[in-house]
Amino acid sequence: MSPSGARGGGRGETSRLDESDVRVRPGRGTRPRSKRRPDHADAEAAMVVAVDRGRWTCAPDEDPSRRVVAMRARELGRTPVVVGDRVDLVGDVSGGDDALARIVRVAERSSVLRRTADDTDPYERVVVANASHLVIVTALADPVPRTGFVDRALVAAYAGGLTPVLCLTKADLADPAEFAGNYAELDLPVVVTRSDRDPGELREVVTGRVSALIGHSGVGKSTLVNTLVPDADRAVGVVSGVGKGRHTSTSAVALPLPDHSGWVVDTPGIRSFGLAHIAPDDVVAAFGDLAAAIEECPRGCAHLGPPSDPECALDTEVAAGRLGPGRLDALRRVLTALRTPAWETGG
Ligand SMILES: Nc1nc2c(ncn2[C@@H]2O[C@H](COP(=O)(O)OP(=O)(O)OP(=O)(O)O)[C@@H](O)[C@H]2O)c(=O)[nH]1
Ligand SMILES: [Zn+2]
Repeated sequence: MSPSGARGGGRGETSRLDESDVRVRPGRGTRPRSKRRPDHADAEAAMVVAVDRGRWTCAPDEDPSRRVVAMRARELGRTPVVVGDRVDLVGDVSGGDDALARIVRVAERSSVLRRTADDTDPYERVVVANASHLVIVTALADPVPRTGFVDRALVAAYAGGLTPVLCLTKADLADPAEFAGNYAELDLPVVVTRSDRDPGELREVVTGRVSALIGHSGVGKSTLVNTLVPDADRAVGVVSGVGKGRHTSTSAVALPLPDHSGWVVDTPGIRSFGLAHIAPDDVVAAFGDLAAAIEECPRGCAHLGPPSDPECALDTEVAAGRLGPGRLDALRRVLTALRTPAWETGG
């Protein structure tokens, strides 16, 4: 399975909502330098690691241990700039206590993770950009694991261009086999952790890349983050904006793994995903072997099979022996998450 890549302006997307959408998918550093504004020829490339009340904390590529606080240049208008965004900085990039740089450019995003609209904010918004992996953290017990949350996270990952990984915590309390079995047919990588053992498998997953970690309260996500990033609390303190007080930790924050071996983006307070504008095709497209098959489906097919989608081509694939029935069942359960409100699934 390979993720389809994030797609801008997916079906049903309205212009009102695509303000922070993905545009194209260039690799890091592939942006032609000639496109820079001449007066920003000396701009410094950096990654946004935290956002707090109109201030963006950035880690320059040249020295990722440095922190530069920046504002958004006027010429960017209201262009959204979120954690994980690749930006160009000008101005005072010294990182001193009173230094304030300017973000003059935001690179096209390779992936987007959206959080859902809520009562205080009617719009779905991108909360993490450019993460290559989404680690879906679920406890095997206390609280009891639910497929609803995982399925919604999977949809968000597949549609946003992130590779999902299921991380099952508290393996000292329950056997992972049964819950993991729900996902066996989806080729979803699964790592199992328990707080009395080193999370070696998870460390391997997150090393060398930017990964977002998502999970409900109490599943042990903080325990994992603190193990992966031994000085996570200090790192969060460091990214608090200049003169702006401590980061309130209600939004995403990128934390550096030791020796700059990657970044984990913790997402406190982000526990549900914006799925409203995702089409079933966006999800199926993440499964390389099935993307071609659904071209035979009737228009508007939601790929759920009979009775709602009696002519879905995926059933033909099963009949022809090209697709295992278990794999189709698993995919359809995930697709059903698209139609289920978050409050019904705890997702
Ligand atoms: N038995 C067991 N308990 C664990 C494990 N990991 C974490 N816990 C406990 O589960 C509780 C929640 O852990 P946290 O790491 O705070 O969970 P969280 O997901 O960050 O939760 P919030 O801080 O509320 O977002 C704590 O009491 C931990 O000690 C584990 O592997 N096994
Ligand atoms: Zn179909």
